[in-house]
Amino acid sequence: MRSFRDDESIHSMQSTQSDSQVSSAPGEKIFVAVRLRPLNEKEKARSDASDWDCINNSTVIYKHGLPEKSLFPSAYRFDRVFASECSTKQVYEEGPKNVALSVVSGINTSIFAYGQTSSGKTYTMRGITEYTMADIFDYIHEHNEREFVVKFSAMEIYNESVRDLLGLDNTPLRLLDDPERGTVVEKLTEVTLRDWSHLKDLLAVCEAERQIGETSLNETSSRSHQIIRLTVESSACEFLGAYNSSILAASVSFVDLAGSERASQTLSVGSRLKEGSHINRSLLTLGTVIRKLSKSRNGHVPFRDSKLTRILQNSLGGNARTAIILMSEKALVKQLQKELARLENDMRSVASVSTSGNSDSLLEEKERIIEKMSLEIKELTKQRDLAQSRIQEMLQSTSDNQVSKTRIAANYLSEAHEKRLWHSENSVSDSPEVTDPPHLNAASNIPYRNDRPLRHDNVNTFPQLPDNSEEIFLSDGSPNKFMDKYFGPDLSHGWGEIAQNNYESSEESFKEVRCVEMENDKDKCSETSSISSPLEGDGGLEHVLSDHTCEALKPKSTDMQATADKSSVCSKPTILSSSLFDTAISGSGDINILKSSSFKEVDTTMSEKSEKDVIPLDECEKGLAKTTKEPMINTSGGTAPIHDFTNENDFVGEKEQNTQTRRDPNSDSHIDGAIENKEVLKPDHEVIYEENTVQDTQKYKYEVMVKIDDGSTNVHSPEGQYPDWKLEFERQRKQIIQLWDACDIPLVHRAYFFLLFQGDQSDSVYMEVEFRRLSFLKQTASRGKSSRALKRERDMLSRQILKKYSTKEREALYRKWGIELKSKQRRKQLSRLLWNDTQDMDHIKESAAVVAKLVGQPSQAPKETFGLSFTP
Ligand SMILES: Nc1ncnc2c1ncn2[C@@H]1O[C@H](COP(=O)(O)OP(=O)(O)OP(=O)(O)O)[C@@H](O)[C@H]1O
Repeated sequence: MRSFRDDESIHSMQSTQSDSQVSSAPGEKIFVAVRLRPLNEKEKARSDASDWDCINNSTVIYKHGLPEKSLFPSAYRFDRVFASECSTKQVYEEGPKNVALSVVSGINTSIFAYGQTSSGKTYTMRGITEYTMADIFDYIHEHNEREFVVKFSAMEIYNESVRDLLGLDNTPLRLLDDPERGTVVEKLTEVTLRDWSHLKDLLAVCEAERQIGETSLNETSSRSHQIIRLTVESSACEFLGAYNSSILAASVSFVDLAGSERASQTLSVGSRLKEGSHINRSLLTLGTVIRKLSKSRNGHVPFRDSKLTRILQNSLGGNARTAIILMSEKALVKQLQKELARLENDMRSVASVSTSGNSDSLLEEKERIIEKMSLEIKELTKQRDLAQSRIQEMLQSTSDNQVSKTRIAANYLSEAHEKRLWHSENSVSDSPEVTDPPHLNAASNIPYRNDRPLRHDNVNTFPQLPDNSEEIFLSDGSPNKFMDKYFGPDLSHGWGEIAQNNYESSEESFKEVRCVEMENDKDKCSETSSISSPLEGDGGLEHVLSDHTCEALKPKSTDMQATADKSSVCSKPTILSSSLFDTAISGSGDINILKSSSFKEVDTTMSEKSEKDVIPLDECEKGLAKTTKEPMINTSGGTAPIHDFTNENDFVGEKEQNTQTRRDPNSDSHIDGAIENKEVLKPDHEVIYEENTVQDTQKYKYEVMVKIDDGSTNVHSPEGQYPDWKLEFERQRKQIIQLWDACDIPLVHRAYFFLLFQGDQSDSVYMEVEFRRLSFLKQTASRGKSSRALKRERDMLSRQILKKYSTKEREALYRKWGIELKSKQRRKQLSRLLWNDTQDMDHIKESAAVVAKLVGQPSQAPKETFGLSFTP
């Protein structure tokens, strides 16, 4: 209401009002009066006598005296006291009248009646309301230079719920915080008063509607706080309708508080007891608020601690004026005395607790917790910022990437030639050199990289969703952001960085690598070490190469020597970087990366002769150990890399397998044939490498062969095409789908990945990274946590169904998914069905489409966010 007032006019009117009419104590905002009720018939019949006497207009004394040592005084002074013979009219005139009539001057006011049950609050307040209204009507009548509107509303607060006494139903009303008007009661009925009889009718309705109950002290005790509010709006007639006319508005609240008696006094039980506790609590808050308002203008006033004070905040705080009428009868005094004694006791015990050492330690403990939480918040903020900047970088780099990659690859290739990186034509080795293929081994190397932050915690955990994740999920149009935030960094994060780091490292390595003849174990190891030397200081790759690789190689190098004698071998480890891989795919270089199963001879030799270096299956399955073989790539013919996904058990770890060659049923025969027939192969330059590293109990076995083809010879197919990339792609995708299921990968991620990668040849790197990440996750992630996250994601998706599908579409959807149209929780049922059959590609396609529809279009997610980002 205050917001409607013109501030200047308020001030001027206020001062006029204060000078002439307002209370006898100018400046005092709270007026407190006491009214003594006359003895009622019952009390007279019992020959009760009043305990109090008014000795003058402002002092009451306790008639029977108190023991000398009593803490309580026997005389009390108020703004005004009214003896039992005073009429309500007199009480009004000499008491709250001035306060009440401030409303016509634009000042919010409130008048409270406080006292024990049956002390006469309702009786007094009814009279005061009527007298006030009569005076307001008179005032309006006398001031015809202004146009007035008086509105009437009434509510009660019963058990802390607000009810409209003029409303049609009993629905509790909500309190809303309006920036301009403060707390407002939503949907409260407000009636414009017509005349006197209208007012009487409304008061009668309120009386009839109010909650009453029988207590031991009052047969019709009011069990709620009642607030009758009159709002007076006025504007000067001469400005009526003018653009700059201002409306003066204020309200006066007549608050008939519920009985202040204590539960024990009214022998309360059950609902009466509950009422009593609500009443007492809100009265306590009111007391605190009034005390704080009367003491100082500054400091916190706990208006919000109860609905009563919240609703009355405008009528109590600020420039508002208040009159309180304390209703008195003899029981009240005893009650007050007891209350005071109790409060004093409470205060004493609080004081003693606060000085005890126990509270000190509690305080310390709390401070410690706060400090810890602050640190955690800081740390989390840091992590979030870091993640965000990574996303930025990655997206930034995406646009330049293709060009850069091509250029780098071209540079790299020419450099490689110059430095005789590649072996001569007949150097297809039976004894492949072993080294660490950085990008491909990026994931598996993670735990080694003790000089860098470990990434595995980023890739294998799914953080718990916050409670509000749904809103963020729903409000944020970008699925990537959502996934980044709530399901941890996507594969491109962290992995991308590792790939980037490794790319940089490997680029250096390439420069240093020389092709040498492998003479013996020692040489090999020393050569290997020498490769790593340029990386000294990096610590990561160096560590892998010098320590693990050499150690791992020792036992088998004798065997390798034999074959090395027969044929020249590229004894230098060649590091195949992601960028090279990627470039190969993009077709800028004449590279064939030969699938290692082609080199089964090599592999078998290795496996047989160096058994202890080969990871037994059970060990593989226990830890991170993994045997993979690189695919064959022939970019000269525009083919894509093919990953050997043949053995699904390698991913899902269900069955036993040997760590030797896994055959691709589609390609092995072809490749085997190619390998066996070296005449056909005739690679110009070929690099073979294999890595066997031991990482605590987790081991890897890895091999890749790289061939640089002059383009004239195609090792894979005479047509220059890989026989069936599409088929290979489908097989890879199926396995990824199974891994998604095994790792409880978020459905949003699956859907986007599925929809974005449709078999384009350039997708192969992404496929591979996804596969590796999932294999890693499969072995390390905590299933329980991620499956809970998945369940929550399904729930969130189910809630989106209503928004994204029309009723008709929904019905069609349910039918399609075999959900009974009349069954319960259809949306949830549907969300549970999504992605639940990893074998059925039609089902997967449908699931991806539904998820994409629920969260937005996949075009919003650039492919790069799923794969590696190579920034030079
Ligand atoms: N000043 C008075 N003169 C004559 N009768 C009175 C006076 N005050 C109260 N009464 C009578 O005392 C009885 C109790 O009064 P009332 O209902 O107003 O008490 P109350 O404080 O509102 O009680 P509760 O809190 O239980 O609602 C009523 O019958 C009322 O008419």
